[in-house]
This record gives sequence, structure tokens and C-alpha cells, in this order.
Amino acid sequence: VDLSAQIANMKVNNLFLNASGIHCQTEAELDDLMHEPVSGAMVTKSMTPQSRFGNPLPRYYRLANGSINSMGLPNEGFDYYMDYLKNHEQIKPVIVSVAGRSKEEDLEMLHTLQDDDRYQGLTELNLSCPNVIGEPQMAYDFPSANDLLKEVFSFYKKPLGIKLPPYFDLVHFDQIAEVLNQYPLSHVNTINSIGNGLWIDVNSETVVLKPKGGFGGVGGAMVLPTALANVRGLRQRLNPSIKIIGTGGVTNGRDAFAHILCGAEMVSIGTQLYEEGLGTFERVTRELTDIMEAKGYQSLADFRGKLKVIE
Ligand SMILES: O=C(O)c1[nH]c(=O)[nH]c(=O)c1Cl
Repeated sequence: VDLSAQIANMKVNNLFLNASGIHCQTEAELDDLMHEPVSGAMVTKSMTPQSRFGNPLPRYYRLANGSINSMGLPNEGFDYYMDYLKNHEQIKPVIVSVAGRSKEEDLEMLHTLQDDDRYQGLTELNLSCPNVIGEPQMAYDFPSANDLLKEVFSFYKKPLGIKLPPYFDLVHFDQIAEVLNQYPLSHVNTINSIGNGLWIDVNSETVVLKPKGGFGGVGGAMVLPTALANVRGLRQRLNPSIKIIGTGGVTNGRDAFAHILCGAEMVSIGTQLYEEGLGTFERVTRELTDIMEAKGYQSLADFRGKLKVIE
């Protein structure tokens, strides 16, 4: 089964990877992902220049068919992850996720990556964290996103992708695609969690998360329709050279198959991976392979992007 992804020329033997934020903050977690035998790549927790504790707890809550989180960008800081890459053999490609809390922080980290000759990896600029108190999601501000990308690509020459929030209006697909198509992006990763949901414990009449009065990003099975729409909508609008990592709502092989039908090159697993553990990769890969065999597909290319509409 041909699984080589053309994302920044990554040659992988499996299309699955963790969603950023899941099992990828500490050296121990990153080692688990590096040595996990099935997944074809991995991504770090989005990093900021300095380490951060993040938002007060409770900040993650499991729902019947998903999750809600207001982590607030907890991470060990940029240098920690650069040291990790220098001190660990890359058995699989490691996508470095950066999420500055300002344009200046994004540029600072990207300049450092550009100027580090030893760093030849794929970077993902997270423009969609919904949980930093007081910070907007940059990717919902099209002019600002364009200004940032114009400045980034004036100096950044290594492979770079963008982590996008979900959009909910076809005009917004048009507008973000118009911005992104101007730049030599490796990929977009869509979707991030659906920002600022709210979950309530009716018994106690109380929210379940402490930060932001309980508002947090929603993920897991319930966001699959939004994730599929964003993968499909962007695939239809982005230059073919910009690949798509499909993220959101993947719990089994059928969900992954649907993401690929919409045009995903690789598929990230978040909430399900967190709740079920790293064995998720083997199970979902087996389920997807079974579906492909039942349909007579030899490779992902046989059906990638070939979603049919009703004429
Ligand atoms: O609160 C977080 O750390 C977080 N949570 C998310 O659901 N998406 C993100 O991009 C980030 Cl950065």
C-alpha cells in the first residue's frame, strides 16, 4: 500500500500521526511517539519561546463523544524541543509546531529555525490556538494572517505548514485559500479544535473547566463533520502543491477513509489517541487497510480526493 506522503518530501510508511498537543509535550512522551511502531510521523506540542505551565486546572474534560480543553499552551519551551531533536535519532519525521503568542514570538522562533543549519525538519506554524486568554486566533483575521505569512516567507526557506482553525462559511474557505495560495506552503493541517465551546455539569450547575469561565476547544468524534468539510473545502481551493494533514474526529478506519476521500495526505488523531492510548494507531491502520482491501484499493492514491457528489 503506497503511503509515501509528499508533505515536505516525507517518505513515511504510515499515514497516521498524533494531533499536536496529544502525548507530545515531554521528552518521555516524544520518545513514546518516536518508538511507536505504526505511526509514520509525529508532531510536538506547540511551543513558545519560554516554557509555560498553561492555564489553571481543570483544563481538559472528556465528553461522551469528544473532548473540551483549555490547556493554554503548556509546553517546555523552544530550546527544550530543539535539544530533544539534537539528542534523539529521528526514527520518523518530527513536525515542530510553533505557536508564538504574538507575531514577534512566531518570527523569533522561525528565525532561529531558519538560521540553525542542523535543523532540516518540517515546521508547522499554529495560527489557531483558541485557549490563550486574551489572544485571538490569528487565522480568523485574514489580513493579519497574510501580513504574518508575507513576513515569514521573506526569510523562511525550509518546509513550513500552517495549523488552521475550522471555518464555517464557504466564503471563509475562499478567503483563507486566497491568502495561503500566495505562499510556498508544505501543507495545511486542518482542523484545530472548534474554539470556545462550553460544557456544563447540570447536576452541579457548573462549568467543567476552570479557565475562561469554562470555555474551551472542542474535539473528538463530534467534530468529524466540521473536519471533513474543512479538508474538502480547502482541498478544492488550495494549490495542489499545498498538501493537507486531516485532523479532527478520527476514531476509526472509516473516519480516516473519509478524511482521505476529502483529500487528506496524512491523518492526525487527537482525542481518540489520548483516551485510548498509542494502540490506536495499530487499530485504525488495520481498520483502514481492511476497508481498502474490501474495496479493492491498492494505495491511498486510488481514492484520495475522489469523494463523489450527487449529480
Ligand atoms: O490550549 C492549548 O494548548 C491548545 N488547545 C487546542 O485545542 N489547540 C491548540 O492549538 C492549543 Cl495550543
